[in-house]
Parts: sequence; C-alpha cells; structure tokens
Amino acid sequence: MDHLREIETDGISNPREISRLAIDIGGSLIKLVYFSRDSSDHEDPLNDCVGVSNGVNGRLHFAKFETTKINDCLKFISANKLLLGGLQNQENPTSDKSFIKATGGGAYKFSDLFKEKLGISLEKEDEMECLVTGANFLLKAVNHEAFTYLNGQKEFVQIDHNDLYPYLLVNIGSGVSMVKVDGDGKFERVSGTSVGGGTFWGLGKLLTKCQSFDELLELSHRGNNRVVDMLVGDISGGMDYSKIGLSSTAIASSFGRAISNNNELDDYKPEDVSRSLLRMISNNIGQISYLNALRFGLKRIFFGGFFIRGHSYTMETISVAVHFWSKGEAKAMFLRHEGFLGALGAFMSYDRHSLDDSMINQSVQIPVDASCGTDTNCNPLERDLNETESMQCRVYQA
Ligand SMILES: Nc1ncnc2c1ncn2[C@@H]1O[C@H](COP(=O)(O)OP(=O)(O)OP(=O)(O)O)[C@@H](O)[C@H]1O
Ligand SMILES: CC(C)(CO)[C@@H](O)C(=O)NCCC(=O)O
Repeated sequence: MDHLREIETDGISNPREISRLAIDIGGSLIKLVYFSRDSSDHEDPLNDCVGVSNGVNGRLHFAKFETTKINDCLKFISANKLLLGGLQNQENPTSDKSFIKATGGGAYKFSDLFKEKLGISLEKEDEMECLVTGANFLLKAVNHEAFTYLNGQKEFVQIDHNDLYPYLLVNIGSGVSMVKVDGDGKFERVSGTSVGGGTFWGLGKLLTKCQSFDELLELSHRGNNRVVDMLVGDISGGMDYSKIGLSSTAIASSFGRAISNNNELDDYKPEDVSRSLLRMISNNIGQISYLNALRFGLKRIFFGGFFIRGHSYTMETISVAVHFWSKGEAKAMFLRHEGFLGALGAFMSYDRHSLDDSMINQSVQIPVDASCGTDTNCNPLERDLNETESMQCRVYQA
C-alpha cells in the first residue's frame, strides 16, 4: 500500500509556512522534525522577516517512516514542500535551501539518494551529540516530558534544571547506545548492546510471522511468557532461592521452557513468544543500563528510542529491572518524545539555542500523519503520543 498518497497536510499548504527540516535516518526508522510557522505570524509585519529579536511562532512537527520505505519519506518531504520557504529562504535564498541537517547512519548511506531525488545535500551531524542535544532540550524545555513507570502508574517527573547532570541516556533503537551525559555537549558513549529494538522486531518477525512491529507489540499484550520461559520455581520444584534473592516466579532462563519437551515452534502461541521476547530484551537492557549507571555512580537513567513506543509492558520490565538490580537506588525514566531525540538534536544544530526553552508549551493537535496516511482503520487518537503531537514553540535565527 502506498500509504502516503493522500497525507493530511494539517493545513500546511503554503510553502512559506514550512521551514527547517531535520532528519535522523536510523537502521529501522527515519525520523523527521520540522517547523511550521503560525499563519497568524504573517500578519505581524515585525515577525514577517526572520532575524527579528522576538523570533517566529510556530509548531514543531514529528513524523516517522520505516527506513526500508525511504521512498515514501522522500515523497512526503516533496508532497508537503518541506524543503521550501520559511526562515531559510528569506535569510539566505540560495545556500540554505540546498541542504538539510541529518544524523544517524543513514545520513551517509542515503546521501546520494537525497541528492538524486530531491536535489538536496545532507549535512551530517554527529549521532551521539544529536541524541544528547535532543534529550537535554526536551528535559529542560518541555513540561511533562520525563516520567517514571512502575506498577502500571505513570508519574511525570519535575526536572530541576540545576540538578539534571550527570545522567545516563539509554537510546534503544535498532541497537542500544548508553551515553553518560555531564552537560550540554559534554558526554561520553560508555557502552552499548546489539540486543535492542532491531533484535525484538527481527527475531519476533521470524518467530511469529508478524507483518508489522505494531502487530508484534499487540501480540505481546495478550501473551503469557511463563509458557516459554523457565522460572526459578520450575527448576527448584516451587521453592524460592531466597538466599540469593530470587523468588520462585523469577525468570531463571528466558525461553528455557522450550527445551523441556519435544515442542516445535508451531506448538507455541505467537503471543506467548512475543511476550517472552519483549521481556527478555527489555530486562537485559534494564540490567546493562543499571550496571553502567553503577559504573559511574549515576542515579538517573533516561530511556529513549522507538523500541519503547510508550508501551507499558516494556517500560514496566525496564523499570523493574533497574529497581531490582539497584535495590531501589537508581531510577528509570522515560521520555514522551522518546524516538525523536536525534532528529531534534539535528534540528537544533542549524543554529544552537535557536529554540527558546522558555517559550515551549505543549498542546496536542491532530498531526501531519506520516504513518497512517489513507489507512481508514487508523484512529489518530489511539496512537502513541509522539505521533499525535506537535508542539508550540518559537524559533530564533542567529
Ligand atoms: N513502526 C515501526 N516499525 C519498525 N520498528 C519500529 C516501529 N515502531 C517502533 N519500532 C522499534 O523501534 C526500533 C527503532 O528505533 P529507533 O528509530 O529509535 O532506532 P533507529 O534510529 O532506527 O536505530 P539505530 O539508531 O540503531 O540506527 C525498531 O528496531 C523497533 O524495535
Ligand atoms: C550503531 C548504532 C550507534 C547506530 O545508531 C546503534 O545501532 C548502536 O548503538 N548499536 C549497538 C552497538 C554496540 O554497542 O554493540
């Protein structure tokens, strides 16, 4: 299905209203962040030229595509005229139009394709730096960005700007990067693991024959991992291993039950397999994150990346792992714009400090819908927050 044929344009039909597109091309997903100027701003002659001290009001929009469908992304950029008009044109009509800020490995891999299809160069920005810039920006500028998730309860965390650093940023994309963040632009990638979102999606696809990531996640809701996982109690005949801190219901061996009989894959329900896989990967990431936090004495771990997808079981598993291993000392926190850290960082690299932190406030609106398009079964209000949101902001140009 060409799901981009009739994309809603959210009223953004005038190219003058769009400017500043940045892109993060990852192993699994492409993320776009772009700014659209409020139409009311046009009537204000003071705001009609860029560079005025009070900047330009507008909204930041978020969209994503599967990397394997990069042509849809190119069509989306072209159909919505994301490369035209707005701030860049007025300030510097020739040069700004010919490049966009880009990060992620795909910024290198697909550079020629963007040049060939859109006539545009990708100006590469460092991937880890973009992740950190995006995370710092969100944590400082956006209310209700970070939250904890334990026992089915989401609790927003008030971030004290003066007490944000140091923290561990764990970005769960296709693979996982763990970055110790000490300040704006001060960071070190301290660890990573190849067992990440790509592993869940790839292995899950092979094991369950699911056709989409959402289908695999949906399956996990209904599954029971105990059918597949070997519990401590399975080994010990129901006894706790209390001396070493393991209850009888703790997982002793993920997927370990599959060895105990002659079952084939077809004998297991895809939902049980999906749940076990999701738990195994989330738990493992939670544990490695905790160990790295311990290495550097960090108490706060922020998790980003699109693997999370605001999914309760994923967040609960990661939180429990961090809580369990740190004996309650370290805290797992999640971000509402989890998957857009890198793209936001690239966006901000046009002109550092171009977004006024204090001016950000959020209001939900029906989005420019990149992921649903003409799919009439798709209710935008049921999708996760980061796809149904754009945020009010003010952009400054140096
Ligand atoms: N609609 C989707 N299609 C495919 N994967 C999805 C989808 N939604 C969430 N995911 C999950 O998100 C992961 C990708 O997350 P993200 O976009 O943050 O990383 P990436 O930039 O593609 O990866 P990397 O940084 O490692 O190159 C996928 O591997 C998968 O687990
Ligand atoms: C290779 C990147 C950085 C690309 O985003 C990411 O997929 C990753 O961090 N992978 C984990 C690699 C490792 O540290 O083992």
